[in-house]
Amino acid sequence: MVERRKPIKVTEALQRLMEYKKYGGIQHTPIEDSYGRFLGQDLVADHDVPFFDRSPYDGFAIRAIDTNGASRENPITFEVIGEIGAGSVFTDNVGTRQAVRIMTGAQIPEYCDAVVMLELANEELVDGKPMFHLTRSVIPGENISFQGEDTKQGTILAPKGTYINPGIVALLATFGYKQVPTSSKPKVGIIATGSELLEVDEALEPGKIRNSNAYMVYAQLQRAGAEAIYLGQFSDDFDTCYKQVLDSLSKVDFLITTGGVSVGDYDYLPEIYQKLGAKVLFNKIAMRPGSVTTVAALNGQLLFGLSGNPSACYVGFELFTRPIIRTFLHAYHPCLKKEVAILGSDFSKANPFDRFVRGHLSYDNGRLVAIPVGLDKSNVVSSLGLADILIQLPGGTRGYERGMEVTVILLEDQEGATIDSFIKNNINARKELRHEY
Ligand SMILES: Nc1nc2c(c(=O)[nH]1)N[C@H]1C(S)=C(S)[C@@H](COP(=O)(O)OP(=O)(O)OC[C@H]3O[C@@H](n4cnc5c(N)ncnc54)[C@H](O)[C@@H]3O)O[C@H]1N2
Ligand code: MOO
Ligand SMILES: [Mg+2]
Repeated sequence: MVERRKPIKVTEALQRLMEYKKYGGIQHTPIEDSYGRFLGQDLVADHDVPFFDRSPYDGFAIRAIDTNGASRENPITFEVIGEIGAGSVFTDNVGTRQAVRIMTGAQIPEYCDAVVMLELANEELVDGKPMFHLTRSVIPGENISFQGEDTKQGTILAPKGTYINPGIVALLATFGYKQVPTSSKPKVGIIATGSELLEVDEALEPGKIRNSNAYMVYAQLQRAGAEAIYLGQFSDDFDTCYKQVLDSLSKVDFLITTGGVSVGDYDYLPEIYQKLGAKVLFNKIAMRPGSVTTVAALNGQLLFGLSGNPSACYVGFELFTRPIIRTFLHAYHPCLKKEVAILGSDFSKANPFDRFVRGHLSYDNGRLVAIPVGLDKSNVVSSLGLADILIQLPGGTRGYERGMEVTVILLEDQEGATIDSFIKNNINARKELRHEY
């Protein structure tokens, strides 16, 4: 007798899963390798930026008071007593109507309080001495980048768990982090099951297909921020698969298997969980694709049983594995971000389950437009390369029409969403908001 599974809602599955979340440790990473990782501690400014008053222009540092009354009719002449480029410091006194030639980024001399741009100074050599005439007055503080105007000492610039983008790398360098405290990446093992699987470099044979899931999941793990460990592909043989799963558990923080998770004769994952004594958190979700996505826990360690069907495998990963990985990395927003978009073409397939349709997001006059891409079947692979969103279509409707508002899940976004906002931010299908499009 085939097992009858009772589907649970996506949100329910996510909540059950998140009870098993765990946080990883912290390690030091050379700054050159920090891009794409996550901050392991708050990034706090330990000094003002800039650290000293500096010139934002190439020009002359002067005392503003000396320019009082300057005009076209009454130009005021300054004597240039020195010059500094960025990195140099001028420490001598600067007296009445004296100026220091100063380049962008150089520290303002102690006795000066304004900078005149080179373009406004009429330069002249008088008896071999550099001078310039000024035909307008300046106020104290004019053209000065003040100490701390960029950021003040003590400011939290990015909290622990922040995704390190190139801008964060600039901040890390500014504050002297040659080695960056980063969240340790979870080690996530991948096992592909299926007697039909060929390795990528093998020639096609009748009845066989190349194993695309393992490499797809490998890349999804990298995108999520994990360390992917490919543990191999194995035939649908219970003893082999059981042994591989058992042996792998000690090597990884989380284990992903693909395939063998449904109700077929050679779908051995359910039996493997049973023999291991793992608790199955769910094995049927009211969603398409990915309804067979299964998660089991053994001694607090999570085993993700993703579908063998490529699109189902992909969606199961992004909805369930990703938040667990990002949480391990201390990300405050572990889920993918959702947005509201206008459906760009009809999607008429009715379904009792929520659908996560692969789509592409574009912009039309300031509005987000979501267009389904490729064939919408869970066994297809071709649409995945085109997808940068999943269009979330709640189940229980007769289908969707172009112009309706839909929720989209952004696959390439790094900001993410909290579990709560991911769960709440669902458009009610029955509102059937229609837009001219
Ligand atoms: N009687 C039923 N049959 C099926 C059900 C069901 O509820 N009752 N569910 C269907 C759904 S939905 C899905 S999704 C699949 C899930 O299948 P499994 O997770 O058990 O995966 P397999 O049977 O091993 O393979 C399914 C499919 O995917 C291909 N595959 C497997 N591994 C890979 C890989 N590494 N790379 C590329 N493609 C892979 C495999 O050849 C099969 O075509 O079950 C339905 N059946
Ligand atoms: O789990 Mo299957 O992917 O619903 O299509
Ligand atoms: Mg199967």
